[in-house]
Amino acid sequence: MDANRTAFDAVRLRPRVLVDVAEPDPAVRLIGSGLSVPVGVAPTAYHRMAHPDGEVETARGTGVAGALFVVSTFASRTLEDIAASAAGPLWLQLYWLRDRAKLTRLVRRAEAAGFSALVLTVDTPHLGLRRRDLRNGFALDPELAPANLDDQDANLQHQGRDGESALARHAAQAFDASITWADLAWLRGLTTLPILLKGVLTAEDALLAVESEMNGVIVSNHGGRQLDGAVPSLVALREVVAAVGGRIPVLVDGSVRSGRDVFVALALGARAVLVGRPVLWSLAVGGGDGVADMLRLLTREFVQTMALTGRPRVADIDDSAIA
Ligand SMILES: Cc1cc2nc3c(=O)[nH]c(=O)nc-3n(C[C@H](O)[C@H](O)[C@H](O)COP(=O)(O)O)c2cc1C
Ligand SMILES: O=C(O)C(=O)c1ccccc1
Repeated sequence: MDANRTAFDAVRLRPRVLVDVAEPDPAVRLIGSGLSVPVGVAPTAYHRMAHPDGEVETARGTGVAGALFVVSTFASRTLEDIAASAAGPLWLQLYWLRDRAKLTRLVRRAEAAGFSALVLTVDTPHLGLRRRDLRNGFALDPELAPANLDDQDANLQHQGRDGESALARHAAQAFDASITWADLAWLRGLTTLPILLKGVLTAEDALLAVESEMNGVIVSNHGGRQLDGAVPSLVALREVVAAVGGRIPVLVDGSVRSGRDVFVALALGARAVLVGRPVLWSLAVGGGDGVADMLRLLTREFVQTMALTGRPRVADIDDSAIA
């Protein structure tokens, strides 16, 4: 997690001057959707831990800001309720569940509710070793449950036993850790929705994603929550962008905390970024309005960076902007 942040801080910008920057335009198109800014909400589980209305508020605030919302498999509101409150594009993040009938039902519901892409998270065959979750005996509040998994057996509310995380236990029960590149054909055949892979950190895997007819990759080390010591996502971005060679969009997440960071990611070849923890913080502080404020702050900072680097259009942002 620290390395993600350090990688952003290490980048220095090369501003061009005497360019007409009277009206920088931060809008983009991404996988068929128009966005006011190349920013999305990263999938994070259980938004009701941050706000009583959970993902319904996140969807409202994200729509106000004209950004993308990637809803987690572990959302704490139904896909249908989230869609009813969304004013912008929704993608659904999937974990590959052992129960393929359940996975299929999730995809069908997403299609019916108007979700426009799927994001398969591939860096979590098992949950990472999270020592604080173990020490604290992490468990969910009895009021809270995954709203889209109809899991009677999840038992996520088991009472805080030391040395055991309810998340890790549920992941071990529910996730299929045996899937490989060969299994992607099954998912590809299941739906016509675009599919992106989240958690790719190498050129080799990015090439396999292209060969597997995936529609995008999200370069991510899961915010440092999975493999401790993994390469920071901003560093991995360079080799993934080079390997993909423009054939499919490359997104990145991990410690994006300002509009300058959004600019840096785009300069290194990302088409958009996802933001994780700041969404949960702003949701806790201000509900959907808080999320909208946070995303508009990122947008203002991004526009400011476009102006002060002399890159008034998103298409002008390339690696010539980086020292
Ligand atoms: C509390 C929390 C829950 C998360 N849950 C999920 C999840 O359900 N699915 C997923 O693909 N990634 C999940 N992630 C990872 C995020 O999508 C993202 O990759 C990561 O947080 C990096 O961004 P950040 O540094 O902006 O937080 C979670 C991250 C956090 C902090
Ligand atoms: O906590 C996470 O990062 C995550 O991805 C997750 C996985 C399973 C259940 C809840 C969250």
